[in-house]
Amino acid sequence: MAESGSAPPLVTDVDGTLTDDELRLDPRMGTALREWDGPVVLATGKVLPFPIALANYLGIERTVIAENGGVTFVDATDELGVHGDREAAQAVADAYVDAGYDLGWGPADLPNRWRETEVIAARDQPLEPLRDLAAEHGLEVVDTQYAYHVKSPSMTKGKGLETVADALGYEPTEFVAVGDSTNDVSTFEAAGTAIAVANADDAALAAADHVTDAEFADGFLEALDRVDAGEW
Ligand SMILES: O=C(O)COP(=O)(O)O
Ligand SMILES: [Mg+2]
Repeated sequence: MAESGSAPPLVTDVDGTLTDDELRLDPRMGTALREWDGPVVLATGKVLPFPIALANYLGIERTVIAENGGVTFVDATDELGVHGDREAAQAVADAYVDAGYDLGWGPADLPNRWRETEVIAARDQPLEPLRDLAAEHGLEVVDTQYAYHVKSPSMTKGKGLETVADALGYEPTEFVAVGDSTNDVSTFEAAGTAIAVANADDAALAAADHVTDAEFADGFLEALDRVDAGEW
């Protein structure tokens, strides 16, 4: 790893980047992220409790972008940002259910239980009616490869990076970003160096400066090594 203080700040996606294809966290991630000699930001579509818990258990600072930029938290400054509300997305979800569809998560609906600025539907549910209803409410549906996110286009991980970078005393362009999907494109655009893991979707591949040879967590570790070596 890099010499003391010599690594650039890192912003990384979680699902599909630090995990395998079944969303199991790669056991090497704790060591890799703890040893990264610069700030680490977890940026995910998941609700805030997920990256906060992940950072706790990995033993890294809890500096996170959740809900695709809807919610941010910076450990060093204790700054919590909630950059929108759930009202419009909930109206879309209610209309979707009224039309006879289902969000697809079962009665407990855990994926939405703590969600503050979006609502998500399972990817085995019909997409077109969800997109139509979202458009009627001025919202978009983002397919992360893991869920359909009904959200305001104004909340993105890239916007979240601006908030978090500012609190940490960095420019977004000083960051190296790693990710795998459409919801990482805004981070890739905001960061100075954008790296897609090999399993990334077409949008992420097109927006990346570099693409790893390896997929999933192997690709993430490859990205760290190549940045550390000064190759990227
Ligand atoms: O929550 C999702 O749908 C995807 O999560 P991710 O942004 O960590 O890949
Ligand atoms: Mg992802």
